[in-house]
Amino acid sequence: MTGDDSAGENGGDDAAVDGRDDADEPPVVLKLGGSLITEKDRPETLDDAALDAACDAVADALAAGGIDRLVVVHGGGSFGHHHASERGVSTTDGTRDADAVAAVHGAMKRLNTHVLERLRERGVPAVPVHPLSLAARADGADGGLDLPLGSTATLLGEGFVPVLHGDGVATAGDGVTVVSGDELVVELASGLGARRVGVCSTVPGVLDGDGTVIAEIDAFEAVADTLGASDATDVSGGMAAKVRELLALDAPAYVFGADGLAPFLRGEDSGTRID
Ligand SMILES: Nc1ncnc2c1ncn2[C@@H]1O[C@H](COP(=O)(O)OP(=O)(O)OP(=O)(O)O)[C@@H](O)[C@H]1O
Ligand SMILES: C=C(C)CCOP(=O)(O)O
Repeated sequence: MTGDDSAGENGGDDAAVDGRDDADEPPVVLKLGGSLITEKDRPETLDDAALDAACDAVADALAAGGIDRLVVVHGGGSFGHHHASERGVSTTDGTRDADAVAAVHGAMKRLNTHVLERLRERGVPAVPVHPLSLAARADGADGGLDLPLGSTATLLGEGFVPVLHGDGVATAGDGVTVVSGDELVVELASGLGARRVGVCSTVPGVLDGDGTVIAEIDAFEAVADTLGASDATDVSGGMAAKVRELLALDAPAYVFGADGLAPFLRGEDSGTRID
């Protein structure tokens, strides 16, 4: 995975981890949006071409040696969101029905298994980290997210690529709510001291009112109207929340589409820079 011990040499089932000597290298955190890697309108359906292209880009970047440590997060797309909405579970509405929790978590684990397999096929030493088993909202659905990072940090130190995903999360007073991949990205980036953060989705960046990609955002007020003006309320709220949270990070963050993934992983500016 480093320049000398390329993950690209570890093909097929032989994805392996080499000795590490860069214990303090800050990681790159990358989110693969659920709307990118799945067909959002068809329950539990992958977008095979998009997922393959994204995994190719990750494998190529690790093999090229520009990134020593990488954490991947993926969203729910037509896996988690489908089951969550069927059961009435969201980031704010919890459930105490164990079958509902199993349905949402099970779907996310199936998607996670697909992502892991495709990364490992390309020699990326990807391993799962399931947030339901780790995280909590100890102060209820309106409170913050507590995400212990010991396992992710240790896996990184041992040369793995941890792959987390949107999931169910234990929530005091509300049973189990949904934790989004975006929330996980923010916790991981701040807790691990990420050097760069990338959010890869179906849009080429944060768009202004004319549909043009905004090159750089350094204050929420400057784009609040644009984000608020987007058509679907929940989705525009999602992009607004993404931007607001990414602005709060120390590390530069980028929002980009499929074509922006390879440039981002090469260390170039890509899509919209949020800093
Ligand atoms: N100003 C904006 N610029 C760009 N996208 C916007 C804007 N306002 C709203 N959006 C919407 O935000 C979406 C991207 O965020 P969304 O959270 O839906 O994607 P994702 O992270 O790929 O999916 P998932 O939540 O399943 O992981 C775009 O598809 C677009 O419809
Ligand atoms: C719906 C579930 C379980 C995951 C949501 O994660 P997101 O797609 O990143 O918002």
